[in-house]
Amino acid sequence: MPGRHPVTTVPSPPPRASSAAGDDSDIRAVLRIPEFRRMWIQLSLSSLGDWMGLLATTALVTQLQNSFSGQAYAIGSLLIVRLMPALILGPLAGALADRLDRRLTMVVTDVIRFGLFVSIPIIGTLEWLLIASFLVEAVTLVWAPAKDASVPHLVPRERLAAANTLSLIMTYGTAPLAAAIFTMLATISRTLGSSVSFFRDSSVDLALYFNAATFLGSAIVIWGLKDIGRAARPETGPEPGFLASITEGWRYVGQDRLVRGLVVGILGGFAGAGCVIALGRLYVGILGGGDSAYGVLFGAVFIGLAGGMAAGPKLLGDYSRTRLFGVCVTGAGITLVVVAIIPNLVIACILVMAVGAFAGVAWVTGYTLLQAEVSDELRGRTFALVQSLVRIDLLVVLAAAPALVGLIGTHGIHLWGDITVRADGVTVVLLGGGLLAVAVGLFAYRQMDERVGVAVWPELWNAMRGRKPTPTRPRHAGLFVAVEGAEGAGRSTQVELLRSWLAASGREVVVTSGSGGTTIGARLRELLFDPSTRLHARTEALLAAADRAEHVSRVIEPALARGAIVITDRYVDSWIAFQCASRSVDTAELAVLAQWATHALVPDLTVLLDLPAELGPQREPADGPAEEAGVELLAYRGRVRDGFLRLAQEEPTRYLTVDANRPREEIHAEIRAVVASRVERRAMPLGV
Ligand SMILES: Nc1ncnc2c1ncn2[C@@H]1O[C@H](COP(=O)(O)OP(=O)(O)OP(=O)(O)O)[C@@H](O)[C@H]1O
Ligand SMILES: Cc1cn([C@H]2C[C@H](O)[C@@H](COP(=O)(O)O)O2)c(=O)[nH]c1=O
Repeated sequence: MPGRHPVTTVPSPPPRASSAAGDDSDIRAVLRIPEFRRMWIQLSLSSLGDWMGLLATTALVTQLQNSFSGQAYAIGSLLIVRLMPALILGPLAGALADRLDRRLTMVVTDVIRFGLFVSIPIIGTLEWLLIASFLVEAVTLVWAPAKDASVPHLVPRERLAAANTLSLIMTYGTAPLAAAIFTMLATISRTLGSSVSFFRDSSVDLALYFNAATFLGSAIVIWGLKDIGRAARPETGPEPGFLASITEGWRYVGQDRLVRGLVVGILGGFAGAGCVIALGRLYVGILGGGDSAYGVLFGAVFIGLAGGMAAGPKLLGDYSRTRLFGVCVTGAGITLVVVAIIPNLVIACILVMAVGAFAGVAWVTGYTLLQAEVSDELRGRTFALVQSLVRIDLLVVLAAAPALVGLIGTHGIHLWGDITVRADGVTVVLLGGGLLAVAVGLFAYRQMDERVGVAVWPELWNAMRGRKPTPTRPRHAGLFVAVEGAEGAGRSTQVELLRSWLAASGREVVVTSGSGGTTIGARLRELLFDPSTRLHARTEALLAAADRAEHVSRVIEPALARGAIVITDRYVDSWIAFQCASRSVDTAELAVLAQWATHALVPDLTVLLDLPAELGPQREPADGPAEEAGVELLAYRGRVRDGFLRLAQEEPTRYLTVDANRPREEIHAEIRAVVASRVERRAMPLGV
């Protein structure tokens, strides 16, 4: 299938964000390039200006409106006008930036942004604020591709990944600084407002002037970068238009489970983030805070975001990236739900930091996975689709969230006595956003998880302690069925019935034995069953492991790779159940050994024929009379049975536990139905 990199027979570790993003030495090397360093400083200033602009303009619209609903609508309008240029002018601005001198483009657009931000507090109307915000975004659209195209002029190709990491850190890392400066300026304005009329008019004017100044500073820095000029020729083909990018990438995104999960997760994450951005100021107001508190809350989100992006991938080591993405989106959603209902601003600030951290890890992970998992010929279209969808997503959320808040208004549900529960629009919409993120995170997890059968939390805990993940196997083309049960449970009978039913389909069916199933295995089994050897329990376990390793690598794996249906009479579960019943061995330790020996090959289905301990021996064996079991033997058989049942309970989806004290055909019909559904799930036509 085109699209994803093919999964071969050897399990490859999940891509590590650090390797995709460039390691520490790369980053140091990039920063040693003087031109790039200056560019980096310029980008920091511009990003700082962007965040300050967002904070200051959002705060300003609330000051320009008196009613709660009016403020909500005004914030919604502001955020929409900030997103509109990307939808309308995106391709045009990209083409323009490729035709103009890039250094000049950046300098001119920075000066225009300076002028626009200075004009906002001077004109001081909501209408101009909206128009100026639209123009700032339109100009930024020309500036951004000029910047992106300039980086390869300054940085060697092999260091581009590290340069991009630095760009990402800078883009988000300046947000907390912007929030801190905004909070400081708002506090200064309020303090001086009583004595100096300039500060009385608007507490955010100073922030807007500061913001304007960052763009002027950026223009001065960029003017000094003489190496950046006009593009010699376009580095990539023209970007598909908005609609074209959707149709081109849609089919692929719809077909591939991993990419589908990623895209849905990213959209859900942005929807949650959009709720926080759109409602942050109103939320702070409900909890009794002002502009300063808004700055702190906003900063907390981005401290968490930057922390998550920078530290998350390192902290989580080799934890499965496909799992991590869904886990983090779900975690962000759960935390957002708590934020929505928490009545305390300080706790809310701490929690939004956690929301930011989850989102940061998810963003880096998702971005890296898209780069690593989507094949080169589809990557551009996939990214284009993701970017288009993210914009639509944000537009809808940013328009809908404040509008919904305005519609719902401010309410409280009186329960009893003094107890009233908040039911205002902000709480309800934030709660809904959080629940949506949880649903989307779980969906992404289910779509993307390639480690089915490996428990989530122990693996996460191990990764945080720096332990390697247990290896999982690639999907194979065949079907692997194990039949387990104590002596005389009817395994041979059911294996044969299953074999003849499956063989009628024309598929290759391989029947094998999980103990002594190879030439070497048979010799090992002889040793194991020879009472004169008097083996130590660990020696016994290692010999049994060698028997299983030989069996899996010589018989089962090659058959599965050919696409055969493999039925094994006994597998590692028998080994664990018998060894733990007869010797004092730790089941968990044996399971680790078994997993290593079998190359982590787990059956698609394990049929456990369950029979009460006293019934097995009563059944007439094919080669002799039924034996009379003593008390000790019965107790041992009871332990074996309990061992099997415990294993089955631990993995109910893999096991089919069958009451074996029934007629052969009845048991066979039950097994056949489940095998048929497993075959169907693997899309293996049986023709029977
Ligand atoms: N459902 C059943 N009801 C009654 N007897 C059965 C049933 N299934 C099998 N048997 C009989 O029980 C005996 C043991 O059956 P089978 O050899 O299939 O079991 P097994 O689990 O493979 O035994 P072992 O552990 O000895 O290899 C045979 O004589 C068989 O005919
Ligand atoms: C696989 C296995 C078996 N045993 C015991 C169970 C029976 O009593 C005998 C014969 O087993 P068979 O596979 O049904 O021929 O051996 C055991 O003790 N440990 C094992 O791993």
